[in-house]
Amino acid sequence: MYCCDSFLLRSFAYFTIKDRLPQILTRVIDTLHRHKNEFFEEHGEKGIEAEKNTISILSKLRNELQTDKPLVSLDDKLPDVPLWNQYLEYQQNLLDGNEQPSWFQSPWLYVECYMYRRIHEALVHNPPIDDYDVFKEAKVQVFFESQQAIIALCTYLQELLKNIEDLDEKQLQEEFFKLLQVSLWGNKCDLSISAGEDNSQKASPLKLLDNLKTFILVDDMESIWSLLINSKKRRTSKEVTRVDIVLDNAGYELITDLVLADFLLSSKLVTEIHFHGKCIPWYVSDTTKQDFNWTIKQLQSANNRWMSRCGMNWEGSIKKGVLVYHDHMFWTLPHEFCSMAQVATDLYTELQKSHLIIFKGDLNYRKLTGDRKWEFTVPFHQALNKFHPAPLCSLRTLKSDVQVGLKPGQVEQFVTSEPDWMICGKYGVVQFDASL
Ligand SMILES: O=P(O)(O)OC[C@H]1O[C@](O)(CO)[C@@H](O)[C@@H]1O
Ligand SMILES: [Mn+2]
Repeated sequence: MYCCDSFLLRSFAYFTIKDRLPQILTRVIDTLHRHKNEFFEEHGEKGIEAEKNTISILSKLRNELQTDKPLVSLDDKLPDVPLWNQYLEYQQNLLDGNEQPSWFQSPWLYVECYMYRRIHEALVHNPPIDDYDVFKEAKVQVFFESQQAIIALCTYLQELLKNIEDLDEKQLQEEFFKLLQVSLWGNKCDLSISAGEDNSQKASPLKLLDNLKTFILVDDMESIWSLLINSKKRRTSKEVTRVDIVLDNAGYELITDLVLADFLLSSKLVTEIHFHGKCIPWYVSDTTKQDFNWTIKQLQSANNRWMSRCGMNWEGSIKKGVLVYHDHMFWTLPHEFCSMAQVATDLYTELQKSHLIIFKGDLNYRKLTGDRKWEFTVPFHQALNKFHPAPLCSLRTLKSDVQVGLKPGQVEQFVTSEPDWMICGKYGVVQFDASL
């Protein structure tokens, strides 16, 4: 765990809290303000009143943050409140009770999660706009800005599916590697790193793969392939092979995850895919159930035939129960994943049913590794700190300063020439841990 002293060294954390989080809050306030008329049309004066109250709570929140006020307990009726408040107490105890945890004097991971939860609390306190997603507009916008890349991907998938039955093992492996990498680089497109500004995918994703290969710092694709192909070969007709994907961002990244899922099902490498999304709006662009359903509907009704075919197929897989969407409040707590077995035993037990869990994105990587300042060469297995519900892998582009499992000397080449290599999203990992 790092705190006060090391905080100053972690300048990206400092920059995030000082600049990026207030910017995100300002955007949220602006979004509410711009939707005033909509609230009035839907709910009359009550809608306007709720909008005003929410804005005033959020302005106060921004002030608390900027003036490094103590973190306060949550006060709404959602089921995660006791866990959040216990976590605050735990942080207080770490400070020996002499000081109150505050915005700049607490672990970055905690404070950042806490801000998103406080934004949600502000809305929860203000029906009738309590289920309004303040990030929806930004998510919808990047979806449309990534149209060309989405069409390219849907077209590629539909062509591939035409003769998927005829592919030999080597060809199947090649296609798997391609779509795994597409899903990895899809993680460049998050909106929290750019404080909500456009970060969509514009170029054709498949053409870029060869050039991007050198930026994969850990490449465990072969091990993941072995696991999947062996389980396909061993499986009897009644058995299930289940892959879980812990989703990250909506928009283009979600499409890359759906395409990967469809390929895994259609090639019969797996028989079930389970997606895990967020219960509340989170880190600007993370996928909620509403985003998931909206995305499938958008595809179904798209003018492009390949897009609409993908949408239809995915809807069909959901109906058949081979594509399942779950959410759980644990994903929007500040806890690292090694505490899942105690804090969210039901979720841990669910994940134990999986043959492979794919964790998408940077925030999931931080929670997998406890967001500690590990030596780069520490094994991934060690950093997971006994979190092993099933074989797992991380598909993550680097957007924060934690990285494990590198070879000695591997990064020395960039450290001086590219001081921001860990936070710019240019590098990625496909990192696997099989041991239970
Ligand atoms: O969508 P992702 O890949 O989890 O990224 C979330 C971003 O938010 C951060 O937590 C910082 O705000 C980074 O770790 C990352 O830039
Ligand atoms: Mn995200």
